[in-house]
Amino acid sequence: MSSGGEPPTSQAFTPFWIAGPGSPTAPVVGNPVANPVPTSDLGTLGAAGVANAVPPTMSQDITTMANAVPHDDFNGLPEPPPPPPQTQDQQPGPPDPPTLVEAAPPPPPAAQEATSLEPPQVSAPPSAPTPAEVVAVVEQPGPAPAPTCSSGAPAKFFHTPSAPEVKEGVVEKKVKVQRRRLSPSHREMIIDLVFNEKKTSREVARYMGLPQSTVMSVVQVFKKEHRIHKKTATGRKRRLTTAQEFQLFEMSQERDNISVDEIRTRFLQQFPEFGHISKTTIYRTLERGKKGLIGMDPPPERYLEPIERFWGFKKKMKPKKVGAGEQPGNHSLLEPSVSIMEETGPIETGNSEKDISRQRRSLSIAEREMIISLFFNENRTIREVADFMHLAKSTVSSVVQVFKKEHRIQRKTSTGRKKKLSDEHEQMIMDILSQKEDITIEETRNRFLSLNPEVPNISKSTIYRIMENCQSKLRARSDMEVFVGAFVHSTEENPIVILPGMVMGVLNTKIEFMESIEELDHLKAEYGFTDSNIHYMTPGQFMMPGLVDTHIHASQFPNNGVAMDLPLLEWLQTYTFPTEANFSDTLFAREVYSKVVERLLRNGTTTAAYFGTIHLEGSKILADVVHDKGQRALIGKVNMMRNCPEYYRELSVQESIRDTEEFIRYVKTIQSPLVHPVVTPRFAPTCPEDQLASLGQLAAKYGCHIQSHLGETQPECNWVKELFPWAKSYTDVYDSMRLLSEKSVMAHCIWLGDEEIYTLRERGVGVSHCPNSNLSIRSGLCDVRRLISHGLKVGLGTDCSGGYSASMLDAIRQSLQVSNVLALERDQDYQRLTYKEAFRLATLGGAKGRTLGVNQLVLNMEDRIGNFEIDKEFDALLIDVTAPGSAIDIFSKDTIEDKIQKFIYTGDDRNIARVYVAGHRILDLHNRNIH
Ligand SMILES: O=c1[nH]c(=O)c2nc[nH]c2[nH]1
Repeated sequence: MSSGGEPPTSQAFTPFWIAGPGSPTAPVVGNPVANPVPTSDLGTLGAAGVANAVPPTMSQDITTMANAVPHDDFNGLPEPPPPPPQTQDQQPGPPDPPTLVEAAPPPPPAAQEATSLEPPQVSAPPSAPTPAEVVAVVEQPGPAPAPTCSSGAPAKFFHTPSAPEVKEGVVEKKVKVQRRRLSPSHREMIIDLVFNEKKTSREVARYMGLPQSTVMSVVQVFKKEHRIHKKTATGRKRRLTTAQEFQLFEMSQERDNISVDEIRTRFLQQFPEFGHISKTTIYRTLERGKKGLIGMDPPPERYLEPIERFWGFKKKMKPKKVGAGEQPGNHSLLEPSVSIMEETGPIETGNSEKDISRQRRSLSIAEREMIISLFFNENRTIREVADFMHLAKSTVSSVVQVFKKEHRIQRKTSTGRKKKLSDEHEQMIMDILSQKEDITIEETRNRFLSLNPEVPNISKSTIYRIMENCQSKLRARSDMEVFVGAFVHSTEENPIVILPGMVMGVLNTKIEFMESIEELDHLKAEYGFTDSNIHYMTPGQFMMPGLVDTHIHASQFPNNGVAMDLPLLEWLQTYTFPTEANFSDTLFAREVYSKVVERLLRNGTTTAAYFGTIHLEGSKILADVVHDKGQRALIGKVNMMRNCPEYYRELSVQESIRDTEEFIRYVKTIQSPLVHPVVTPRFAPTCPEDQLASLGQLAAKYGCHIQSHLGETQPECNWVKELFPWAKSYTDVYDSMRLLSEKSVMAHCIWLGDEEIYTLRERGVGVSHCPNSNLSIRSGLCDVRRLISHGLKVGLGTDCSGGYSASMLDAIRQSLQVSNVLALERDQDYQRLTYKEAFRLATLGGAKGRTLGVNQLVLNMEDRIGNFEIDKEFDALLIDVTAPGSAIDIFSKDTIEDKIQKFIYTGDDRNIARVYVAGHRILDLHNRNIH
């Protein structure tokens, strides 16, 4: 890449609209700018391309462009009509939306091969819409990749592709019956095989001759119960008893305007022994109360972590020894009602067995869990529990007995058995467990036994029990990171909220609490952290959410800062496609992708939506690099097969879909909660209908995000009209191909009509505003105010290398400058963007639309990231405006808001002291290391 000197001017090569047909020259790996590709293939832009592609000269300045932006506004106008339904019977209309297994007729030559130097053929006459060839997206035989659940845990634990999730209803009932009829040894065996031997439920089912649904049901019940007695399930040190939680909730219900402080005071009066309770705990409890969750422990993700780790090391199935007389698949069956009554302790006279059993069965799960929790965890008597819950003692007793029975199955040491281990031994096991992150139970046992030859044996259940007991302490004390100082973030209501003098706790990946500094002692007492866990920010430091780049071409990074002299369509053919073609070289791909990801992280981009190239292997490398470096990202393998050079295009729809599906599966096998595939048709001009439709299907099949370009330049929009004459608009092309959903991100969206904006809003599509690129290659001035006020989700993108900076701070600034220019052109009422709004666009994203109800992040991740709400993932930047050698000058009179504003306008990576993604510190300025 030419790094110095002027970028070549348009005289340095023959622009495609002058060039005649000729044979394309394969690109040389190296400098595409220095070796602009001969433009024979560029002729494929065709008549429309040529007619419309005359590059705007510099005289087509910002003013004219600004004027060209449609002024129409919904404000004051009636609501635009809803977009007509996506019908196939519309004339003219798009090709039939394909079905997953449909083998459609082959595409017309025009759609299939629009690659010659002839002007592009329109895909179908309006009267006869062309049935697109659709590549059937057929279920692949063989093992499907393990899908992950939101916590990152393998979802196969809950459901496997071959065995649909057990649904409530008839099937569920049957499964329950079957589960109840299993003998304890059966259940124990299932639990052992699944949790200790790491078998899949399918393997266990086959081995034991049981339906898979039964096995899954037993496992789920085990997990549920697991949750019951693990008060420490979220790794949080939870000190409230269920009864206390109820008390808190009831207090909050007494009056409408009761304050949290008052609740706290009254609570502490009632439970003086409690000592401290933080506001976060009270809020959290009230939330649980509102959701009816009191009595149910929180999800067991964190508790289950050590168990789930086992999934990573699948061993070969080895038949388990069965006891004498026991045959796998031929176990004695137990009648549940009989066993329950046999085991039931003192039962009130007057209650028939049937009544008790009926009463027990009619209890909700929450009630049963509450009984268990009160009895086992809080050591209440049966009578106390019965009184407290207004139930018959016999009912409580029955529930306890059933629990004990099942309990015994899984944890032999738990109920009143003589404790075999000394406290020193327990401590030793805790130490072993805490020494290694991914230690297995088996390994722990072996280490323990080798250190203590005098102990004959120790069961895995005992180790589980010790592990669960010590887990919260271990986590709270060693893992919690606490920050004290100023925080700034955005909310739906306020583009910037500044919170000085706060304390924030981060546990594992998430924000655990955020409270005023006065609460520090309470919080220390509650969570058990010490000063060594605390980072005290200096007056020059503050914490902000990580930046979200909603549109960046990782593969164009070598061109960053060069080749800005041509408008989009010519720029693509002359500089961009040749550069991207180089990514067939995997070494080159790794070199570039490592650099770009590091550059982004240093600049505070914690989440990015990347375009790779058409190359499968190269795109996999991008996913690997992002994963290794710990960034949160969407990764797209680019799809394009026409109107691009022969040396850089996919050869057929089949190939395109096959490779993309393989790519999606690959990214999913990484099993990272941070890295996800995104289906990436480059843009309509390079993708025929059949390809677009198949990609829409693929995205639906895998629930993927989708990203593309839309309405970036006027010549491009005119060209799309010619290529898709049946479509009502550019947006309609994507909409007809099922490419618009709340998981879609469309970059640019400068030249859109009101109807198109309306469609995007209806579909919940996010817009990536890329101001640097829009100015640098002179595509137009995007009126973000118009998009936001019409309810679109908008975020910012660097769009490297159409934009010359990979920094989101630059994107913020350029968005403000574009808005200023628009304001100069518009009437006085025009509301330009404020720096606060631009900050929000770069972190949380903006959407004013009440249709969406909430402020939604463009990448559809608003429930996880974007600001510092409790329980969101901790993606954050520690900013230091006084960092040595930085470009910011701070004066004694500067307020915290001044410091924030100065950082936004004049800061850079030197001020980004630390970068956190999902709670992990992945960059630390002190050693300039990406971790
Ligand atoms: O800014 C852009 N960069 C690209 O690579 C691209 N491809 C299609 N449209 C595009 N716009």
